[in-house]
Amino acid sequence: MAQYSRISGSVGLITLKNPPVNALSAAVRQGIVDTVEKALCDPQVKSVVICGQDGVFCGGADVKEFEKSMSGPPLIPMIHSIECATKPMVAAIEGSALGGGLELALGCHYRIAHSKARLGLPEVTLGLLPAAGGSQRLPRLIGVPAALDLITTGRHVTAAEALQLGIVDQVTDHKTVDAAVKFALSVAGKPLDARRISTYPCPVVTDLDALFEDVMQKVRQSARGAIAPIACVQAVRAAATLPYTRGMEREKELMATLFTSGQARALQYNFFAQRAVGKWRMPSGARWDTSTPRPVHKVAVIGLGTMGRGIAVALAQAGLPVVTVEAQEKQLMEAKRVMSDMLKRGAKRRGVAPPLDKISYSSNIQDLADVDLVIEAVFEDMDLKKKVFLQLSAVCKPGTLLCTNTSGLDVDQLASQTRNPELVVGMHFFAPAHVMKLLEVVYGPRSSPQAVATAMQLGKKMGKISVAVGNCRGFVGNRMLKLYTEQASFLLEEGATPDLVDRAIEEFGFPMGVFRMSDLSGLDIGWRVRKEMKLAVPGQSARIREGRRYSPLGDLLCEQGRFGQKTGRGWYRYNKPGDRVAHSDPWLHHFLEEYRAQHGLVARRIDQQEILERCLYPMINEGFRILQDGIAAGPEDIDVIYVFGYGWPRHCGGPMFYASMVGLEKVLERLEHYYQAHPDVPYLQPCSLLRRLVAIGSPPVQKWREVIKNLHSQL
Ligand SMILES: C[C@H](O)[C@H](C)C(=O)SCCNC(=O)CCNC(=O)[C@H](O)C(C)(C)COP(=O)([O-])OP(=O)([O-])OC[C@H]1O[C@@H](n2cnc3c(N)ncnc32)[C@H](O)[C@@H]1OP(=O)([O-])[O-]
Repeated sequence: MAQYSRISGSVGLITLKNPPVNALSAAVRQGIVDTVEKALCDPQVKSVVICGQDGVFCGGADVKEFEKSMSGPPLIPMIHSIECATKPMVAAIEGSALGGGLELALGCHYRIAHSKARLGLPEVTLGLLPAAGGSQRLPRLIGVPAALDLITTGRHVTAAEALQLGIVDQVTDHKTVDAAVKFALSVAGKPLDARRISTYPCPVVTDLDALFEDVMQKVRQSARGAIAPIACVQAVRAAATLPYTRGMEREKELMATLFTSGQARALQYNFFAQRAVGKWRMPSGARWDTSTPRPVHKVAVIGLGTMGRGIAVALAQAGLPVVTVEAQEKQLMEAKRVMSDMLKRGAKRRGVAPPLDKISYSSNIQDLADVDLVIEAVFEDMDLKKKVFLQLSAVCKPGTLLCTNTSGLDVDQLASQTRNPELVVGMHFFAPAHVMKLLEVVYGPRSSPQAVATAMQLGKKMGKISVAVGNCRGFVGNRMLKLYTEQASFLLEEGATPDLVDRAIEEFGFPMGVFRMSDLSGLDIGWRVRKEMKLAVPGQSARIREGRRYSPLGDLLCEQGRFGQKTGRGWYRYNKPGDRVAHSDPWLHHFLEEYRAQHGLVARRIDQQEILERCLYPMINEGFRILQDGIAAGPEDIDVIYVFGYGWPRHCGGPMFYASMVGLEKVLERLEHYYQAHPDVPYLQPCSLLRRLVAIGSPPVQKWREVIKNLHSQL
C-alpha cells in the first residue's frame, strides 16, 4: 500500500509500503493511484514527494505476482498520470530504484537520490524488458547509447553515475526525504512541461543504423540464445525512431513476446532460487535461522597455488585481514607478486585503494595460532591434506574453524585428523576464486550447524552465492559433471567428434563445450584422479572397468602428452602451448577412427538432440539421486550451483528446472531408452525419485522441496 501525509505546510508525502523492497504489488499500485489523487486534489499541497519506507524506494514490479493473473491498476497509466500532474512530483530515492521503481521515478518531474542509492532497469535479467515506459523514457532522458547499455545489461548504477548520466537531478548524503521536501518546496509553482520526459525528442544519433547493428551483433553474441536482450535493443530502437505513443505500443508488443516465455520463467525461478539457497537446512533439521555463526575477524589461507591466491585476494577485498602460509619460499615470493597485482587490478576496476596491507605472507604455520578461520588450499592430494589438518589442529586456538577447498575429497576424513571435527567444513571455491560467484559449503556428518552458518556468512561477506551441501565424492557440482564428461567421451566412441559435441552444447547456451573446457582446465587433472582411483592404467585400453563401461580416450591422449591448451594439443590443436583458440585437429579424427576400428565400433550419425540428451539427462538423473540422498536440500541448490559454477545458461534455469520444462516424463522415457541401449552404464537407470515425481503427476519444480521433505520424513 501507499501512505499519504502533508508535511512542511504544502508538500504531499506519498510513502510506498510493501516490505522488504516496496515492490509495486497490486495494493501498492492502488495506493499510489489513491494518494496521488489525494495530493493533487489537496488545495494546500503545492508539490509532492514520493518515497519508500525503510530506506528503500522501490524494487520494481512484484515478480511474485507474475505467475498470477494481473489485478489492480496497471503501471503505465499510473505513471502517465504522475507525469501529467500539474504539481511538481519529486522522487526521493534511497536504497534501490529498480525496474518499475525507476520507471515510476522517471514519471516524476524530479529525482533526488541518496549517495548510496542504486538505480537501474534490470528487467533483462528476469527475461523481460522495461515495460512501464522505461525503454521509451530513459533514451529520451540520457540518450540512446547510455540507455542501450543500461537496458541490455540490466546493470545497477550508483547515484554518482546516475547524476553524471542525467537520470537524477541531485545527490545527497543526508536524509533523502528531507532533501526532496526542501527541493519540492523550491520548485512549487514552476512550469512542468519541460520536465515531462515522454515529451522529449530522443537525442539524435549520427549513424543510428550502424549503432544498432553493432549493438545487436554484440548482444546476440553475449546473449548465447537469450531472447530478452534482443527485444531490449528493439524497444530502444523504437524510442529512437518512433513518436512516444507508437514507441509505447512497440514496447508492449515486445514485452508480450517475453512475459510468458520459458526463458522468463527460468530467469525468474533463478532469481528466487538465489535467495532460497541462503535459507539452508541440514538433514539433521538445523537451519539458517536457528544457527548462529561464530564471529570471524581474522582468517588464514594455507597453500598459495592458483586457488589459494584467488581465495586470499577475495577475502582481502571483502575487508578481512588474511594470513597466508606457503611452505615453499619461491612459491611464496611468486604468490606475493601475483596477488599484489590482482589486488591492484581489482581496486582500479572498483575505483578504490588496493587493500595490500590486509594480506600478510609467511612460510610458518605457527603464524596461524590466533586466526578465527583457516581455508586449506594445498595440492589436491588426500595424504597431504590430512597432514595439514593434523598440523592446523595442533597450532590453531580452540574454536578455530578449519575449512578445506578440496573440490571433491572426503571432508570427514580430514575432520578425523582434528581435535574438533565439528569445526570442519568444506569451502569449495571455483576458479578464478576472486571472480567466480559460487561457493559450495560442504558439511560432513560431524560438522556443526554453527560451522556451516559461519562458512555461509563468510561466503556472503565475500559477495559469493553460497550453497550448503552434504559431503560425498565430488559434492554436487563435480559429482554431476563426471557423468556429463563421460557421456561426451562415449559419444566420440560412437561416431561424434569434439567439434560436433561442443557445437551442440554451446548452441544450447553453455559458454564452452565439454571438450574445449577440458582442454582449458587440462586433461591431466582428471587423468591424475583416475589413476589414483586405479581406473586409468597406462597402456590399458579396455572399455569395461569395475564391471561397467569406461572410455579410455582421455587416458590415451594424456599418455601422448596431449593435456590441452597447456601443451598445445588435446581434443583440439592450438597454434602453440598456452594458446586459447581451438582448431579442429585432423590427427584426433584419425585417432578416433583407429580407436573405433581397434574396438570394433562402427561410427554412426549422432544428431544435436541426442548429444544434448546424452550429456544433460544423466547429469539431471544424478541430480535426482543427490536430492534423494539429501546431499542437496532442493532443486534450487543444484540449479544455482550449475548456473553460477558450471556455466549452465541462466535462461534455461539450471539442470533441474530444465528437466521440469522439458517434462519429467520425457526425461524418464529417454533415460530408460538410453539405459536399454547401454546396459553397461548403470547410472543411466532412472532414479526412483524421478519415477516418484512422474508418478505423482510431475509437480512444478517449486514443489519438489516439499515432496522430497515428505519422502525423507517417511524414510
Ligand atoms: C514493469 C517493469 O518494467 C518490470 C516488469 C519490473 O519491474 S520487473 C522487476 C525488476 N526489479 C528487479 O529486478 C529488482 C529485483 N530485486 C533485487 O535486485 C534485490 O532484491 C534488491 C532490490 C536489490 C534488494 O536486494 P537485497 O539483497 O537487499 O534483498 P533480497 O534478498 O534480494 O530481497 C529481499 C526479499 O525481497 C524479494 N524481492 C526483491 N525484489 C522483488 C521484486 N521485484 N518482486 C518481488 N519480490 C522481490 C526477494 O525475493 C527477497 O524475498 P525473500 O527471500 O526474503 O522471501
